[in-house]
Amino acid sequence: MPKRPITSYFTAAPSKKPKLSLHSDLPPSTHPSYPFPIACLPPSLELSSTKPVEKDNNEKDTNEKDTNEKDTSGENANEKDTNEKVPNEKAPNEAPEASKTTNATKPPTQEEIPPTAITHKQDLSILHYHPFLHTSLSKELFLFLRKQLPFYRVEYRIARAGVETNVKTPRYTSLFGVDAISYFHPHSGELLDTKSKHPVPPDRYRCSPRPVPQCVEMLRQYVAKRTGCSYNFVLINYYADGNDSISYHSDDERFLGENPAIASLSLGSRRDFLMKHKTVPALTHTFPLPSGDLLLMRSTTQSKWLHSIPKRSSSSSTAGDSTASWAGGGRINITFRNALERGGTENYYCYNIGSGPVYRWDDVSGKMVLKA
Ligand SMILES: O=C(O)CCC(=O)C(=O)O
Ligand SMILES: [Fe+2]
Repeated sequence: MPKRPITSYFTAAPSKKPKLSLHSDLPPSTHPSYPFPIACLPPSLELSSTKPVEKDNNEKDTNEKDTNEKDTSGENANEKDTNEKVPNEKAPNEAPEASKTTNATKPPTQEEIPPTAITHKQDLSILHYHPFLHTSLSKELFLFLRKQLPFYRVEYRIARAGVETNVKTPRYTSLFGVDAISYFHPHSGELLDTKSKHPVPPDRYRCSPRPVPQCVEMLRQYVAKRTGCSYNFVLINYYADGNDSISYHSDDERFLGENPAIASLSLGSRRDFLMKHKTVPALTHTFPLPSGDLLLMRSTTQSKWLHSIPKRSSSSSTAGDSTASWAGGGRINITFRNALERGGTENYYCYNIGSGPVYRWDDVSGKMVLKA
């Protein structure tokens, strides 16, 4: 099918809200573990891009901390001096990539913008791709994924100080993938053992692992290529508004191996990503992440630091954020991880899918609704 420009997918409707065409020539991805078929990426969302990155004048340069924010730590002082641009820096296990140069007379494409290395704070090693996807692509992807993916509002019980407590996850979550000891047959979707290539024993997992659907798989492959790391899990968070959050934690589970590389892509409304050192309280760092940014967390970032997305007030939520009009305060975060052991699969499906009902985005009411 010939490529169509993004604009051809919008009708000249009287409504100011653009309507995204979900048309793709490919049939939707299906699997017995999916609650409904998941559409394939429309051609307008082709990820690899030669399009120059547009500069949105309404948006502040979010590489720097919002000056309205209280900064008691002095954490961002001299960041411009200490953060380096690292064209073609190699992450662990990274495949060699052709070197790219930026033509000074032409705005760079998203693939030509080198990430910034945040390595000047003790035990912290992050590559910040600002942006990873250009704004219009991140917008289309946000609208597409919010509409097409199944989401959950997981509740679980844990013992806190010896008392059984019910925890309600304060955001929507979704998940695809399986750990390294198993894989899905690319055509039948059957779960196979990595070593023997035979079907996995039925008691290997208590959950039903889900293969990555085409629309997310395209993204997984693209992120793997640009970050030089491999990932077998895709975890998706949807923060509906400033009330949704994730509290301080680190993704340092044993099943991810030592010093895991985790890529984290932001789509939609800007939210602050807060970090603090586990044992040196004065050490903190804040990324105000706009749509299209990606953080590649590496080395001791998980073992030594915590991160969170705090709740925020609705007034602070839209200030200076031009995505507010199309994201309506919503934000999708996608993390790409590599789990080495069976325990990763059990853990991730338990906490990101759970056993509750499925939600799906509804364009009419403009919110997630329970699927009957
Ligand atoms: O939403 C984010 O940027 C962070 C999500 C996160 O930390 C996680 O899912 O483990
Ligand atoms: Fe995390």
